[in-house]
Amino acid sequence: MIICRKAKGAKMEGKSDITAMWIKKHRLLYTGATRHPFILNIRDGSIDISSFKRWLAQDYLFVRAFVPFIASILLKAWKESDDSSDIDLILGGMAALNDEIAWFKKEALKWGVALNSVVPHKANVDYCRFLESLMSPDVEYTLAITAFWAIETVYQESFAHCLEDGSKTPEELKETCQRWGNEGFGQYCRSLQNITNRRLEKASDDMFSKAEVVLIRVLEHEVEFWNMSRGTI
Ligand SMILES: Cc1ncc(CN)c(N)n1
Repeated sequence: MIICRKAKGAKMEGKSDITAMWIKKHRLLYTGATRHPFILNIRDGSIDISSFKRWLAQDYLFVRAFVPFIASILLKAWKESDDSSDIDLILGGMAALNDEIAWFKKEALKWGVALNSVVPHKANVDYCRFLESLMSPDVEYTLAITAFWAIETVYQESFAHCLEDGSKTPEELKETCQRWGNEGFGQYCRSLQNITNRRLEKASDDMFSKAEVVLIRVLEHEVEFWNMSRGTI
């Protein structure tokens, strides 16, 4: 079900929080992506380490594909954004990936995962293809930034859940959870959300509908990525 234009003017949280409204509307799928059994198993300490290693190897490949995706958003922001501070935020996100890739290599050594021989799983290939489709110069900044915000937010909400009071996350996995679950990353996601909301406020009906579909696709891909990590597909 695609949101109708009328809902865009409907009562919203804060000033004009379209993204929050979409999260509510797609609550089931959103919860599926941010409270997936893979994450719940980290949180309750029952995670199978082979699942964690599978996730680590596959996510390393995903993050490598994420670099050109963010580069393409930087280019779109430069051409299309009405606010030059967008570039600063996106550039910061891209720079952080350098550290993130180094972290994956260090973590892989720790867990005995050979990153140079990882074969991408179908769920990963499909997700990276989706990213690639958004890299096309024909795809508008509004759509790409919607995807970017949603992708980062799923990880933030998922891993932050593993650090909340009452969680039994194993000590050796806490660093992983901190990487995306920390407050600084949360603030970064909120800044991405603000840009997305600002763009959606000004979007045409057509763009608005397309952006909602992008959000749904991201959530579906994230669920598939967790399923793959658990070894259930
Ligand atoms: C699959 C996936 N989604 C999101 C992220 C966070 N950048 C990630 N590393 N991997």
